[in-house]
Amino acid sequence: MELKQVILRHLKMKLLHPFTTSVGTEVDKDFILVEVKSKDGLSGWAESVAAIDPTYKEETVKTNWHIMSDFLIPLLFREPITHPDQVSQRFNPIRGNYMAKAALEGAVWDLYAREREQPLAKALGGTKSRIEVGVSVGIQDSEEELLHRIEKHLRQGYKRIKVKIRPGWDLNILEAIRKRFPDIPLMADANCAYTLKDMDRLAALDDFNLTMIEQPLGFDDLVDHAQLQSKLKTPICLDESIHSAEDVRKAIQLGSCKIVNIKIGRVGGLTESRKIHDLCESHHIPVWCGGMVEAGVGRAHNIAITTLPNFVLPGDTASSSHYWARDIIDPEVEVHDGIIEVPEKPGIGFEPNRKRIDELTLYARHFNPDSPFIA
Ligand SMILES: O=C(O)CCC(=O)c1ccccc1C(=O)O
Ligand SMILES: [Mg+2]
Repeated sequence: MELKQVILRHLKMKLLHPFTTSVGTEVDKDFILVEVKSKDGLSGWAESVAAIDPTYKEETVKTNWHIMSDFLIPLLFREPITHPDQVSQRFNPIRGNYMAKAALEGAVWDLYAREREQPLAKALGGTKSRIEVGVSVGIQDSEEELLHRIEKHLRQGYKRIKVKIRPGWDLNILEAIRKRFPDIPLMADANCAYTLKDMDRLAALDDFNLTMIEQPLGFDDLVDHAQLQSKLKTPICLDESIHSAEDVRKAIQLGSCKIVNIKIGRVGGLTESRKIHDLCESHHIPVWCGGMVEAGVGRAHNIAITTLPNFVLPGDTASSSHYWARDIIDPEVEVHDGIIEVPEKPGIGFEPNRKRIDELTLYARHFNPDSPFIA
């Protein structure tokens, strides 16, 4: 693959419903859409999951723009790429900045698959033709509103419900949910809202037959999670704490979790996601694909990685219409009875809609191999 051009676009999209977690509320989605163009005239696409503010992890739209423009894109242009696995190796001298790296690497993966006229899922070694998905329900204004939303999503057929919790919106709402829906597959995501001082409250979660509790403790912690897991029957799933297969190796060694949430952006790309998948599989640790309220291109990447065999738990990849009045891809992502049919077209299998993308673009920058880079 010889890259001719990289285009970064900053898009802003209105969410149909604000999304509230223990760290804040998202009303609009700002993100960077990456397009890489080859000399043969094909384009590969990916989204960065970095948000406008650094409340989930450190990265933001602006830090991504800087790191991509000044460091990562020049590395991409340095020499031709024969396989997308080389991209993460080439980015290795740059520390951290996982979401920025993942977005560029993902676009190269899409381009690679399109050049080979192969679905991205196949290029990654995926084996499933359909995947199961659940839905993530944010913190609501009232318990009644929460139950109403859950009921609607169950009627739509989603395979599991994930609710966001924080101190004061946890045992009370889980009790209400279990009273109304005693047997549904249910899990809770705390986004780091607790510490070991909350041990009694966290131990009480064992009463609700949850499939897992996601990231109850610190965003960079493995040690306290291990202590908590030793006291809980409910499996702990790590999200924020995991950036690499190396992190997973340490988490397994310490006993910090029994399940891993793989987000392509948080771990630096598809190549690392696959490494984590394989490591977990060899340790009989189930994985699933977490969501970052992606638009369609990011959603398509999530679908592709979820076709690997050890993605055995339903992911967060709900339908486009769950988030957006109109998504940026054609067709939009559809979910029927909690199932997505994996597209068979080349690359991500959905076409970015250039008209829609232009409407949503706040600004764009084109990079060529002879652009004036500062680094
Ligand atoms: O994509 C979705 O539907 C929501 C997924 C979600 O819960 C989430 C969204 C943004 C930031 C963090 C998280 C999380 O999983 O912790
Ligand atoms: Mg999470």
